[in-house]
Amino acid sequence: MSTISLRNAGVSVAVDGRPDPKVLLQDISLELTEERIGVIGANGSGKSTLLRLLNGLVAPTEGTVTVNGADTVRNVRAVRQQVGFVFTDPLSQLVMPTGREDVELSLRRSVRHGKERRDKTTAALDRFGLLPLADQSIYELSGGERQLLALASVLAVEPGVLVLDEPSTLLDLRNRELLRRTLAGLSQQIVMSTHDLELALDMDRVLVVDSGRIAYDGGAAAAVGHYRSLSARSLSGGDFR
Ligand SMILES: Nc1ncnc2c1ncn2[C@@H]1O[C@H](COP(=O)(O)OP(=O)(O)OP(=O)(O)O)[C@@H](O)[C@H]1O
Repeated sequence: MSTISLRNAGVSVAVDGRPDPKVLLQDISLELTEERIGVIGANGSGKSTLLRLLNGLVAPTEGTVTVNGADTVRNVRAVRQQVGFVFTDPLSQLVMPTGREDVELSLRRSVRHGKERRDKTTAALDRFGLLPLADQSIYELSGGERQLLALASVLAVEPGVLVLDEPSTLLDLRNRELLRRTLAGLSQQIVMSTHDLELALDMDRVLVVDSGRIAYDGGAAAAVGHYRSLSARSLSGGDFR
């Protein structure tokens, strides 16, 4: 397994009209070595920002983040080769007109030989039942089909670490189960944010993010319990009055 290390990592951004920077994450120190790591927490708590730190999509403004020793700022290329990132919104990621072309583009660096690349593309699409849709415009696919395609495209290059930002939001029951089984069968280390607490319960370790901090870090059942009580407290504290 890979080792992802965050040392006193924080992210702050300047926001128009605010005198001080907005703090999105603060003082995060973690050593991520488990196979299956979940990230849960309320809307806007900082989950996506935390995931984006892991492959250098967001640079820490405090502290450091490394993947197997490679710094996500100084050595972003080495980090990106190891860490595949699947966005919540597949259209942020799919850049080619069709699924087949998108997967082939993903493979262009790692598989030089044309026939081998085409075969690998077919296998990657077939894994998610996407072959019948391979040559259709990505804009004609349903949201769930696009979400599976984005995952297929990232998985095709077999990254050592797979970071998934809410991968099941658009999926129906059948495809959610397909995703669940596929994730269970992967050899990759997985770091996944989700609002789907059943998916979170499949993880070996779960981080609960609250207002930019790690509020809980431990086993899945206890982490989900902690998150539920945080949410209940926030409701009874009248946050929405
Ligand atoms: N570039 C940015 N500039 C200003 N604020 C930002 C920026 N990126 C994120 N934020 C804010 O940081 C906070 C955390 O956002 P983030 O997307 O990490 O939350 P999240 O936990 O993934 O939320 P959700 O569950 O709704 O997807 C939010 O309040 C968001 O508006």
